Formats: sequence, structure tokens, C-alpha cells
Amino acid sequence: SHGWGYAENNGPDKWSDNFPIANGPRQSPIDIVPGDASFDGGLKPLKLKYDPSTCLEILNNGHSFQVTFVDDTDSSTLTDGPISGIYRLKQFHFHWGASDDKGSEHTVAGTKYPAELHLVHWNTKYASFGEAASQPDGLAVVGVFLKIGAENANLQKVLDVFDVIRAKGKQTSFANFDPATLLPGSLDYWTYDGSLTTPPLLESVTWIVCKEPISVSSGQMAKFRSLLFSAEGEPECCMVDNYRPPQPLKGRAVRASFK
Ligand SMILES: NS(=O)(=O)c1cccc(F)c1
Ligand SMILES: [Zn+2]
Repeated sequence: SHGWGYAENNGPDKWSDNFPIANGPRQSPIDIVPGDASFDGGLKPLKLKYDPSTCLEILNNGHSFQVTFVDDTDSSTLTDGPISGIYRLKQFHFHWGASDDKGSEHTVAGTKYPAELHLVHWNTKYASFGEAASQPDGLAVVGVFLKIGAENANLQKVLDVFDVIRAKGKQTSFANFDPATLLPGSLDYWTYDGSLTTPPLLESVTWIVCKEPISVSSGQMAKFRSLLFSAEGEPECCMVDNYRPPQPLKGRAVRASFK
């Protein structure tokens, strides 16, 4: 049977068939309305400490591409911000559109960005990512919007290996990349309780969405769109529009770390 995806027959509107939590109380992404967010002076600044030597490989998993990290020590961590304890970086990946007018998962007062970066961390009070992913406080994902502008030289280091991971299932070693180079200058953020934005849609994520975007050029966005959802030997299907649209807030509070 066909697995989940982003097409008409297996996309976001169909996910609840196999993953009923898709209609749950804390689903992601959401539309962030800055005027509705409440400033919380108790929120700490994000503390991100990344060790580039924990960077392991880059892979096309058929839904996005992801850069994975060695997470058997506290070398690359997220602490403070809205969370308590230590969360380890597991991977980062992106979501993007077929054109520059769409692609992000979170939106800001209805505004879609051309892409969105997700840095995925898991709570070390649990034994593993998999265990943490099933807990309400198990994961913390930092979201960063990409906005069309100047070419992003740090991002280019990732795009330069796309030719060897073009098809689903391809992976290659990827060493000494510092994900901190993909963070915006300001780490002001909105935060709310949510979920994974792809199946299994587990409601285990503390979302931390940065207010300030990073830049990406239109040519670099075209490079994202050169990846394939399809595996080698299958009819080629461009990897585009791999984003879930905003989900109902269902009474959740969105807090801001800034005024
Ligand atoms: N898109 S996301 O919510 O960051 C996500 C989806 C699935 C797995 C995961 F680790 C993170
Ligand atoms: Zn994601």
C-alpha cells in the first residue's frame, strides 16, 4: 500500500486515515499570530551548543533531506529557552514549496515563507530519541524561516552535496558542519506545545519558532527543488511542497520571548 506523502492521494488531508492523532488537540504546524502571542518574561534565552564534529551524514528519506548527528553524548544540545533539562540534537531537515510563495509549515499572520528549517532535539531524561518521541515533553524542535534574499553561503555547503542524494534512499557522509551557522542573528522566539508535522504526528514537541528568518537565494531554492521524492529507477517526482498546512490551535497559548 502507498505510504504517506504529500500528493493528492497520500497527503496531509489523508493522514488521519492511518494516523487519527492528525485531528488531535496539539497538532503542528500552526499559524502564529504575533498580536495573539503573550510575552512571557520568564522565558529564558535559547542556549544552543553545537559541536560540528557530531555531524554524521546527510540523507534523502523520501520526504525531505536530513542531516543527522551522533547523539550518544551531550556534545550538541539545546538548553534553557522554554524547556527544562538537556535536549540533544538528533537531526535537522527542511520543508519547502514548488515556488517561492509557499513552503514553510508555520505561518506568521498568514504569511508563508519559501522554506522552514527544523532542528530536532530530544529530552535526555529519556533513553533515546524513539522513547522521547512518545512523551509529551520528549522533543524540542527549533524552527527557522527562510526568506528570499542574499545567497546563504553556509546553507550552500549543504546544497553542494545534493547531487549525490538526489533520489529517495541515497545518503552520504557529511562531516564537520556547524548547524549554528544556520541560525538567525536574533534568537527571539515564539513557543507552544505541538506535534511532529509528519506521520506519526506524535504530540511530543515543544515548538520554538524563531521570529527572524535567515536568507536563501532564489537560485538556492531551485536547488532544493532538484531533489526527488522518488527512488532511483522510479518515475522522477520532484521533492517540492513537502509541508503540512497550519492546524487548529484548539485553545493553545502561544508565548513570545520578546516584546
Ligand atoms: N517536521 S518535524 O515535526 O520536525 C519532525 C517530523 C518527524 C520526525 C522528526 F524528528 C521531526
Ligand atoms: Zn520538519
